[in-house]
Amino acid sequence: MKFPGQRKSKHYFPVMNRDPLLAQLTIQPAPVNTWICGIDQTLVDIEAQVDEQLLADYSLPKGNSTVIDDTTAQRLYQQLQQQQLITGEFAGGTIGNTVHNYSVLADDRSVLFGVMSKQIEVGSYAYRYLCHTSSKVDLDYLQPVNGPIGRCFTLISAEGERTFAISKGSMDKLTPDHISKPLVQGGAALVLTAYLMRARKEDGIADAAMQAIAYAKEADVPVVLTLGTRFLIEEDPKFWQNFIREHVTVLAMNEDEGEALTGFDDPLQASEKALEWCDMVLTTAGATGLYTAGYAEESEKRETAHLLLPGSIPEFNRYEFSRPKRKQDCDNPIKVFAHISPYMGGPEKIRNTNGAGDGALAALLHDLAANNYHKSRVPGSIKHKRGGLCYSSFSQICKYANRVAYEVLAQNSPRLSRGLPEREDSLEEAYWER
Ligand SMILES: Nc1ncnc2c1ncn2[C@@H]1O[C@H](COP(=O)(O)OP(=O)(O)OP(=O)(O)O)[C@@H](O)[C@H]1O
Ligand SMILES: O=c1[nH]cnc2c1ncn2[C@@H]1O[C@H](CO)[C@@H](O)[C@H]1O
Repeated sequence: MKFPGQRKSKHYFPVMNRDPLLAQLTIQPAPVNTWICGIDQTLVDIEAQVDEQLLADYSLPKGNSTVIDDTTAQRLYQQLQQQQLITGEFAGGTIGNTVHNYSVLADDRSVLFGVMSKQIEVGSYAYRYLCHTSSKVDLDYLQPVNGPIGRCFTLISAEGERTFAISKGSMDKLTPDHISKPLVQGGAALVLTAYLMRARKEDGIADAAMQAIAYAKEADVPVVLTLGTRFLIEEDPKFWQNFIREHVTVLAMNEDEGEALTGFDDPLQASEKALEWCDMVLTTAGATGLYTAGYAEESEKRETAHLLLPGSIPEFNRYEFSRPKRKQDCDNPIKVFAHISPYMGGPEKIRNTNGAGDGALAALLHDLAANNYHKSRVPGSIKHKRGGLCYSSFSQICKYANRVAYEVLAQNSPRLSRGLPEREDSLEEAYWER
């Protein structure tokens, strides 16, 4: 497990700093394995640059993720190929991206539940998916299926907005018996997407997700949900509010999904509203940056050294140096909020923002898993005296999530091809000290 984010050396995990001679006198704790689990619809992204007319021709609402039938998929693929509009093919899926990015950042294990074609030819989509997934993502538990994995036509409009058309193949065929109870219950978190719930009942993946949630809740493993697209939430906000209230510890959304869920277009108000149903919220807001929101114990709150920010909740970031805690673990819970503007104002040129939100969530998951790791290695640490959901403060998590989102934007792919630099070699190293 690597340390989440850049820090001054005093903040590094103390667990490696053992004197080689003194170490002989102490009993070394057994190595701790830390991992997170995710469930996804196995998808390859086929990215293409398109105009408005193409979206209209295929009745694809801009910004949405629409499931299309095989004939339409065939027609769309042919048109994209003939007009030479395809710019890249990547492994995708919102949770696939998230666990891959987690494994790259943490340099540690994640487990992905989903399907994989039984027969794989070199060059096929299934082959590409496997090739483009970090070797630290454990794919041993994928359920073998007879058909192809899914394809996600990722259609980028001139201004960078992405619209998804999903040709689902066998991506929804995951069944509950392929969810490993010990893996889910031993994990630091279970991460899911709202997309799973739109699968047809007879296809299995929604039931598999519910089974995994039941295992996680039984063992008190945090359930992390990312909302996917506002269109899905708009269809039935009440359903999602109840779903979050019943099952979710940490919610990740963008400002549009936040509005669909809560009715507030202001990301801060949406985050506050969502705290009625869950313990922590990550709300990304494109060029406005991102917010974290959650609970801290009144007696442990820590005041920020940063400028107090104006907003719908005045000076909302006052206690952003506090560490997130589940509401139920606080005697006197207070709500805490933090915000950060895009790292270095964002990359100079953004081709599209696909996957930036997934990157931000991977950073949060890394911080959460690092807390588990640290707790097992240094149980006596003052950090763990009164519990806590994450290793770092709301403010540090904002910085880290933001930094990772920048990297996804700069790399032009929803999946990181490398971790963050060990040292920021630009003057922005100061960013981590601010
Ligand atoms: N135009 C931009 N300029 C600078 N930074 C940006 C821009 N768009 C996104 N970002 C960064 O990326 C983060 C996530 O972006 P965004 O809110 O677009 O995620 P998203 O809509 O969830 O994306 P996706 O669903 O494609 O993963 C933002 O919080 C911000 O840090
Ligand atoms: O229905 C879906 N299920 C799972 N993932 C999806 C779906 N639609 C789009 N994406 C995925 O979202 C990622 C960006 O966040 C893309 O990589 C795309 O593959």
